[in-house]
Amino acid sequence: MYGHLGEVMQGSNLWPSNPSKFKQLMEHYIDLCTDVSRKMMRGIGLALGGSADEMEGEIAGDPFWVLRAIGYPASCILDEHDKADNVVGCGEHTDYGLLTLLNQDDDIVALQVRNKSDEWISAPPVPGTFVCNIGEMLKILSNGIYESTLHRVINNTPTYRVCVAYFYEPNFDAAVEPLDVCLQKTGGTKSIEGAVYGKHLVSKVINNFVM
Ligand SMILES: O=C(O)CCC(=O)C(=O)O
Ligand SMILES: [Fe+2]
Repeated sequence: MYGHLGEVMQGSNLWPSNPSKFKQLMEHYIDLCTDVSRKMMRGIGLALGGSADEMEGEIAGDPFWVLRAIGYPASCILDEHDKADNVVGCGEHTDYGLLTLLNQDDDIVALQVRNKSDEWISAPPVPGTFVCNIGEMLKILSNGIYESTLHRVINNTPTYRVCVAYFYEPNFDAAVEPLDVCLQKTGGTKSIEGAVYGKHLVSKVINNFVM
């Protein structure tokens, strides 16, 4: 569905044979991330005044997930002037799904988020924790009660940075609309257009990635 790219994204994963335990390790990590994300969504359902399984079933009973292990090359800054021009990283964007769990290198500050005053502020890694981003699908479900935070990555350090990003998404074919409980809390009017998750994902990937 949603064209060739939609089929590819729903197809089976290709795993490298080297390192030999990579697939096993990553699948275990993915299972743990899926489990913690589902639990967080249950808490969010309750926090929004709904039931714990508000986001199960048709919405995320069979959640799609994406895992990206991203490497950011070290910067080769020569002086302070070069610093401002360094564009290596990840351009500003909001994430597409429900929740993202970012597992960043402990000792490199590179992730920035846009605050309510429209300033970029750093999100320094806190060892032993994830940074959790709210995705666009959760913004729709909550009718804007939850904001999908704009963020970007600039690695201005002399060190190669790794971030393992786990994206917890709705069912691939979920038609995502504001939840009744959130409509009631926000005056009864839909403030955001709904989206079919898989279609939304395909159009984002086509527009945002060089292929
Ligand atoms: O590398 C990071 O800290 C964030 C990556 C990111 O925002 C993304 O992959 O959507
Ligand atoms: Fe992101």
